[in-house]
Amino acid sequence: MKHYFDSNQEELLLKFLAKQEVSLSDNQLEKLFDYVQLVIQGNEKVNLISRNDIPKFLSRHIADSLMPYIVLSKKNFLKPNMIWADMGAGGGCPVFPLAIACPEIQFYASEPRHKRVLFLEKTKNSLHLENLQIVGKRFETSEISNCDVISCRALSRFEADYERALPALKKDGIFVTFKSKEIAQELKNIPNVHLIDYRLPLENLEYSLVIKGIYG
Ligand SMILES: C[S@@+](CC[C@H](N)C(=O)[O-])C[C@H]1O[C@@H](n2cnc3c(N)ncnc32)[C@H](O)[C@@H]1O
Repeated sequence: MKHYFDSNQEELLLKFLAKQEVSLSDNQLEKLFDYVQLVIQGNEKVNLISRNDIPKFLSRHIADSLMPYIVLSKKNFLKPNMIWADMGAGGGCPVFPLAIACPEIQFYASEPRHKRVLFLEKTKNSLHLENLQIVGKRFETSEISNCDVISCRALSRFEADYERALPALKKDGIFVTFKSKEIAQELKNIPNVHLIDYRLPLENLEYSLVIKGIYG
C-alpha cells in the first residue's frame, strides 16, 4: 500500500479509525492520501485551507470529515443509491472523504466560488470519484433535491443552514452538521436534534456532530 508522506499523521488517522471501530480498504486510504496531496498542491494557487492546517490535515480535517460516515454506518442508516448533498464544499471537506468512504452513495457538492469549483472538478477527476457531482452554484439555486442526507461544515449558523437544506430533503431525510461541543449545547433542546460528541487526534477542543432527523 502507498503511504502518506507523514507517517505520524497516517498512524493518527488509522488509530482514530480503529478506535471508532471502522476500517477502510487500502484503496480508500490511498485515495484519502491522494486527496490531501491535491489539496496541498491546489492551495498554492487557490485559497482552500489555512496554511497552518497543512501539517495536521489528515488527523484533523480528514478524521473530522469521516465522522458522519462513522456515526451513520454504525446505525445502519446508509444504504446504496442514497443521495447525499454537501452545502459549501470549499476545498472538499467533508464531501471528498465521505465520497471515498461510501462509494455506493451518490454525492453532490455545492460550491459557488469559481476557482474552488475548478479545483473540485479537477480533483474529482484525478481521483476517479464517479459517485460525486460538483455543482458550481449556491445550494439554494442548485436544483439539488430529494436528498436522504444533507451536510455542511463551517458554513453558517445551524438554523440558517437547516432552513437552506430543508426544501431539498426527503421527508425522512436527515440534516448533519459539525459544531464545537460548546456551541452544540445550545441546540440540544431543538426537536429531533441529536448530538454525538467526539474528539480528534491532537486537538484539545471537543466536537459534536449535530444530526436533525431520525437516523436509526
Ligand atoms: C468556510 S468554507 C467551508 C468549506 C468546507 N466545508 C470546510 O469545512 O472546509 C464555506 C464555503 O461555503 C461556500 N458557500 C457560501 N454560501 C453558500 C451557499 N449558499 N451555498 C453553497 N455554498 C456556499 C463558500 O463559498 C465557501 O467555500
